[in-house]
Amino acid sequence: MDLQLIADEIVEALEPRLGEGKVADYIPELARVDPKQFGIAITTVDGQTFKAGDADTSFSIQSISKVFMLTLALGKAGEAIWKRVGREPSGSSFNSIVQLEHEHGIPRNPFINAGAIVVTDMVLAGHKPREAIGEYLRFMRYLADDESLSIDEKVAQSEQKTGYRNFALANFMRGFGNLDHPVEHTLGVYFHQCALALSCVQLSHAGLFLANRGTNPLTGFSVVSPKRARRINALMLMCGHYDGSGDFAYQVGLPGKSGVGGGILAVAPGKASIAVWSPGLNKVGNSALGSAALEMLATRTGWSVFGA
Ligand SMILES: NC(=O)CC[C@H](N)C(=O)O
Repeated sequence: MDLQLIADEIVEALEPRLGEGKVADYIPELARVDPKQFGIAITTVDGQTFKAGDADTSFSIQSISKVFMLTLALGKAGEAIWKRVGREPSGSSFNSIVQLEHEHGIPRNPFINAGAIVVTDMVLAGHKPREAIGEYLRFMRYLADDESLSIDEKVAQSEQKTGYRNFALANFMRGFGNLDHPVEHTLGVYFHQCALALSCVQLSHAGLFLANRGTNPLTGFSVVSPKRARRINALMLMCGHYDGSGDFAYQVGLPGKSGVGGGILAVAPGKASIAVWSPGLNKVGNSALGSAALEMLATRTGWSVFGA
């Protein structure tokens, strides 16, 4: 299978559609990004990277960071984290507050904002916010095997100033006793984790351990056990695209996690880690062209967790 040809053909097919969707404008810094960009990087478990389009351009990973913070929290607190956050799809938008009241401040899953904020609160335990951000950045550099990764402070500040809904979610959960730290501290870390800037190539490297039974084949580092990698993939499949998760499973058939920066990380277990990026979002906040690209990739490669 010629993955370079497939990547090139996807870029070519999407060229006329560049600019489709709507850039996330509730975070002012993200509203400034040129929507007419698309990149794809496929890194296989044997260590080869195939890329096309704007695959080396950095973008804000936003909610894709929730996968990596979950990995850190599981390493720190193990299965005890499930006392504070569920593992069920939400069927609601990523920043919804409605279920939280019925479910007494326990978010449905770690990939909606409320759940991710709780996960960040767990990673913060025993640290100052600055230290937790440092731990996250070190972890990401280790995963991607790239010391140049950095957090875009402007994006973090932009969200800090305008993240009213996240403040509402965090305060609500603190009211239910499901947040251990001051809201400003937990959200300070959360906004910084979201503001990490990565290219498709770097993101496909960082996610590769999930495609390779928990070990990054580029470095040989064992990140998590095979069982944990499988479980993180299960959560990505069920919850990684919010209320678009069912549709993503139907169209693409791979575990994936999206972010409002327009990136998507998809995992083809035993085969590859795939990162796509295009800033325009569909109605549920997932990259419009990114989703289309992964659908084409799944069709062309036959990669699907549901059978070829
Ligand atoms: N879906 C997303 O990427 C949301 C992340 C964003 N930082 C927010 O909290 O609103």
